[in-house]
Amino acid sequence: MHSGEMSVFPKISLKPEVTGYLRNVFLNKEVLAAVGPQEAESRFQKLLACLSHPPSSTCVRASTHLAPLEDIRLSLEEELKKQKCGSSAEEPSVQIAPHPRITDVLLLPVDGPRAVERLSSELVVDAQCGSAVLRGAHVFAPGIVASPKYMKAGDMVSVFSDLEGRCTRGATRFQGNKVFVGNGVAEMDRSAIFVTETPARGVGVRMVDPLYKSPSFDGVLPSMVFLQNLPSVVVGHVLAPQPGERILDMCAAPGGKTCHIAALMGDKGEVVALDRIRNKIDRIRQNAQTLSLQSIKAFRFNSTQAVSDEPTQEAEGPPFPPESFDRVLLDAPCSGLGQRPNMASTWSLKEICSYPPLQRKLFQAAVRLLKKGGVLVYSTCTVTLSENEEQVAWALSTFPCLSLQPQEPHIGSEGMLGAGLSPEQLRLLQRFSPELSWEQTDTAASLARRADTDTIGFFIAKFLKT
Ligand SMILES: C[S@@+](CC[C@H](N)C(=O)[O-])C[C@H]1O[C@@H](n2cnc3c(N)ncnc32)[C@H](O)[C@@H]1O
Repeated sequence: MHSGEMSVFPKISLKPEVTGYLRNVFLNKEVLAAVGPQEAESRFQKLLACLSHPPSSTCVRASTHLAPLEDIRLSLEEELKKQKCGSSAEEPSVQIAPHPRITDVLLLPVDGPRAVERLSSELVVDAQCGSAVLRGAHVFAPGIVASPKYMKAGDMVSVFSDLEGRCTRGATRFQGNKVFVGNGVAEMDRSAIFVTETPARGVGVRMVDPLYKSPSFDGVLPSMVFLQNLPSVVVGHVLAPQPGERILDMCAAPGGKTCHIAALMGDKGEVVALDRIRNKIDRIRQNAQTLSLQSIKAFRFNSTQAVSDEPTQEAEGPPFPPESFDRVLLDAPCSGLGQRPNMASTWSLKEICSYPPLQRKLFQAAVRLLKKGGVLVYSTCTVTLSENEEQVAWALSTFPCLSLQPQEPHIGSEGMLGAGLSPEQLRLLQRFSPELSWEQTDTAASLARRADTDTIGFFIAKFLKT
């Protein structure tokens, strides 16, 4: 990718109070003392720029509990070739590379931004759908908010993402803040999308000329590959569950990490998955079934209350007595500010600041549920200090039984300055910081190198309870 092309989209749009807050985080005293005001400001601006763009590679986790990685890689290549047969242009086949260090990861380059011409017919999708399209998805009908008045199946349309959620559902045009994400062919008439009693389902527009091209994984080898951001796969390896152990995943839905944990254990042992939201529990069960994993037990439960000193009647479900688990994963609910691409967030500062207290309640339960000698992994997909390094500092001072542990693999950067942690402690943390490599003109960098650095923003800490 060329540096000139890096910023096709404007920087992420946030409420001014949120931008101000984040700026104070990235230009905090410790950072300023270490790198100076110019570098700190530059990192912050790069963060805002890279968040609105998709990462330059796609990561899939392969079901190496079912087949060898190379077999899965070859099958995937075959499947993606078939996808190509439908498209007109003679293109080279997709390059799929195993990750050099992570034994169950396959990487695919994203081709973009590409030069795509806009058409006069405009279709508008909501921001969530727009982000999915930028990561290789087709447009699903529920994401469509506006379409040309006389749109028929088979028509070519230009697809735009409605950044601020301002477009009225069922509109025929939209003049507000939108960005172009590529061209596609409508699979449905307009009436099938908006004039129906039951909401339309399935693919509404098949993307044929997306701004960022990456294979669509919808329905592709569902038992063999699972789309997952690289840092999320790293979490499973850092937790390092062993066959036969009893593991707790406290905030588990939709179960990406739960399934990875069970797979790493060769499906031997028990993985208890909790989530507060009932219909999300079905997603965990579906994913476990698709990936042929039997060792996962999913329950709807508020994990802040998952520990109980009273002996319970129910043998296997929550709440659990203290010291019930060999390892605990707390993939905490968070402000999600590391997600990419994210062009606009309407969140208030109050919403963002509501997470640390909840994370601490969950953390307290996690520590109690963990056996002595057990491992606790805490992770978030956000970039604030208050949800990451400051939580680690709080945990270390609140629970003398906890000590920070080295992580394997460690491919992100170290923890960020600003929470009073020592250099040794920061080195034990893993922060994926896409802003640190953003706009490098290094077009020749290998796929793996780009995949390791051009990620979503993410944070991982590993503790041992003694
Ligand atoms: C970051 S997501 C988890 C993603 C998941 N670990 C994965 O890899 O697929 C956080 C989850 O925490 C759940 N959650 C929030 N508060 C909770 C609570 N008090 N108890 C249990 N789950 C909670 C949310 O419903 C959400 O599904």
